[in-house]
Amino acid sequence: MAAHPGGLTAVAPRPAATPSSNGADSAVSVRDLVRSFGPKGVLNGVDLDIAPGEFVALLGPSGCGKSTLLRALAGLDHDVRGSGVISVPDRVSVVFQDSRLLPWDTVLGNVTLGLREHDAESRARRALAEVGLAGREKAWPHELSGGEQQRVALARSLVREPQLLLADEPFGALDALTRIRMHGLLQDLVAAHRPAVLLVTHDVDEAIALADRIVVLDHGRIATVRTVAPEIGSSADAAGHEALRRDLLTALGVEAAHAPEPVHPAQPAAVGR
Ligand SMILES: Nc1ncnc2c1ncn2[C@@H]1O[C@H](COP(=O)(O)OP(=O)(O)OP(=O)(O)O)[C@@H](O)[C@H]1O
Repeated sequence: MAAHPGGLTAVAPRPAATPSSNGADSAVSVRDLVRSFGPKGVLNGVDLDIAPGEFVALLGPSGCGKSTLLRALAGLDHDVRGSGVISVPDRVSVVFQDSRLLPWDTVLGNVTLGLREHDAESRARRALAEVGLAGREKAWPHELSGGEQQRVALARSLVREPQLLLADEPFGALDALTRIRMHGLLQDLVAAHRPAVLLVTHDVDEAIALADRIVVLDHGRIATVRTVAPEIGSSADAAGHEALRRDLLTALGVEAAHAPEPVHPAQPAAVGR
């Protein structure tokens, strides 16, 4: 395996995961999930399966319940009224838009936090090298850029070898160029560790570039499901990419003419990292 200049490990493109439909072989299985805040229904019967190793992006208009669904999968919604059946693997990691690093601990301390294994430190150092931060172990979070802080958050998640990675707009606060670099990094990390992934994003192009499958939440239910062929995700099929983009924008209730121009170059993963 060749190493990228940033310390990333180059890996072969992963084969497309097979989405499961019956829940039996799923990493994630959600059945008839209902959530409401007071009288307000937010999730009105969500059904979703994610296969082991599958990358699913979750799109939907602001306030439609994407984070509510992710928090339910993360077990972070104990105080919320609702019903339904959720099955997730034992090891689940969550990454948020804000890196949520502890400001009073070093980069290494943040990554090893809560790990009890005797080799925690060496594993954390390896994870930091994987995200391109070898040599920054003793830095404090405030000494890092926003992109570097998100790299630490990814290292902290992946050092636990999650079977499911939940990511809630992890790149939403980053500038366009850093975001593209982070896409490449995430693709490499996911290819190497192969967790199932649920990525919440507002960015249709991000969803197409990263996901095996895209689901759109509307009125509290999964309203649209699209599989992303590898040649569309990589933009090798530019016409297919544009057709899927328009299709998703329509599902989101946005006319393509009013949508922002894509910030992604034709092949995001090929941009120098
Ligand atoms: N703790 C809470 N108490 C009351 N209402 C809440 C709470 N959390 C979320 N909501 C409401 O539930 C709805 C769904 O919120 P959620 O954060 O899941 O949406 P979202 O699709 O992730 O939105 P965005 O894309 O803007 O982040 C919103 O109307 C929100 O105001």
